[in-house]
Amino acid sequence: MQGRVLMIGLGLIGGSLALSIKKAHEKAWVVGYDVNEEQGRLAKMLTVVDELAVSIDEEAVKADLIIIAAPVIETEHILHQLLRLELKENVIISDAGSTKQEIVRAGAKFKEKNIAFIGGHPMAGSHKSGVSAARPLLFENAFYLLTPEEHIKEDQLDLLQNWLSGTNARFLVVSPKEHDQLTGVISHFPHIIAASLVHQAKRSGETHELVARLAAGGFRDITRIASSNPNMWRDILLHNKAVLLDLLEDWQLEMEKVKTMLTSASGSEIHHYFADAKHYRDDLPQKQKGAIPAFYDLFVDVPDYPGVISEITGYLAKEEISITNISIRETREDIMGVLVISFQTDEDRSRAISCIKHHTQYDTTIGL
Ligand SMILES: NC(=O)c1ccc[n+]([C@@H]2O[C@H](COP(=O)([O-])OP(=O)(O)OC[C@H]3O[C@@H](n4cnc5c(N)ncnc54)[C@H](O)[C@@H]3O)[C@@H](O)[C@H]2O)c1
Ligand SMILES: O=C(O)C(=O)C[C@]1(C(=O)O)C=C[C@@H](O)C=C1
Repeated sequence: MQGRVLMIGLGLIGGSLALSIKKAHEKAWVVGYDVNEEQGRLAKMLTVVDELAVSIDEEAVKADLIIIAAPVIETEHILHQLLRLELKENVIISDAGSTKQEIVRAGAKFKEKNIAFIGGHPMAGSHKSGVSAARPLLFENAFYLLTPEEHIKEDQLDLLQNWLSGTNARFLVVSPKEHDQLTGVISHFPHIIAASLVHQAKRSGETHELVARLAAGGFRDITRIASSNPNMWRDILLHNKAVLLDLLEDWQLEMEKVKTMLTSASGSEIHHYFADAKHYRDDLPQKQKGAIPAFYDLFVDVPDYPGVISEITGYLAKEEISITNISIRETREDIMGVLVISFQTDEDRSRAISCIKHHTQYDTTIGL
């Protein structure tokens, strides 16, 4: 595809979308805008965008595709700003926000101007923010939810999907209401729970000094998302308030159920509670992002000696296998450790398994 793309908001998501568009459409010219000048400069330096816009107004009127990847309340304001401009007749406008009802309501006014606004939400991400965390394949195999209104024509929807083809995501059309209910359950509410678990541990930590030191394994896994950007989550909660209040009531009932179960100390009931959850969780699709996992993890059992990380990364680098993260978890102090290596694709992880098998005797296990 050819044309000018304006990416508004050059953080994790805007940066990743810009990279995927540049990768798939060599003839496209991607112009970026971010209120935070430093993010803009960094995006240009990392060649995430071809050019920086001085203002939204100046660039939007020339754009063939405009994507807004700012926090959701900012996204509403930007849509109002775009509504005042004389945009190109065939421009497609979309966004990447985590909520859809309020955004689609703001975007509905484009209908009167005969301009296509199609709400969008790539269902993958990270607790990291900023353009330095952006990756062209962040959305590979993830669902990309689209919420076109009825007046949007098939060819306008196709055009947007063509622009976004480099994400390698799987497009799914849902209504804005359905979107906010689904993401409320599987994304927004879990972020509240993760933050509340951290608050609980923090309170305990005030009286038990060991809490923070012992917080490892399970606690770190379940609270990773509590490290996400607070601005982004403030806006999401404000937008999806009604759904989240309902879910909170459900959750309180669920906790009441757990309380009764624990009070009556019924072993078999407790077993069933965990067994049912395990069964459902284990059956969730594994290979698709946006479900579980967000990254492709590989666990390598290694002797805990200095230099083991560089040994493994050396083998991977030799075979040009890129990794997104690496860390070591100690299991038995000074004897064995588990190296946790994250990859961006399943294919990279499979190549890494063969590479490590070829060069070492270390056991590898796939992270579920
Ligand atoms: N982080 C995730 O996992 C994830 C996944 C899918 C969708 N989203 C959604 O994508 C959007 C962006 O999230 P992110 O993770 O990239 O956040 P981010 O913090 O990494 O980036 C957001 C960027 O938007 C910029 N910005 C804020 N207001 C702006 C404005 N008025 N004009 C121009 N730029 C502005 C900020 O300076 C920042 O650089 C949000 O709506 C979020 O809900 C996030
Ligand atoms: O993996 C993470 O850190 C995320 O929180 C990503 C996540 C999610 O909840 O799954 C967060 C918000 C987005 O709207 C979509 C994806």
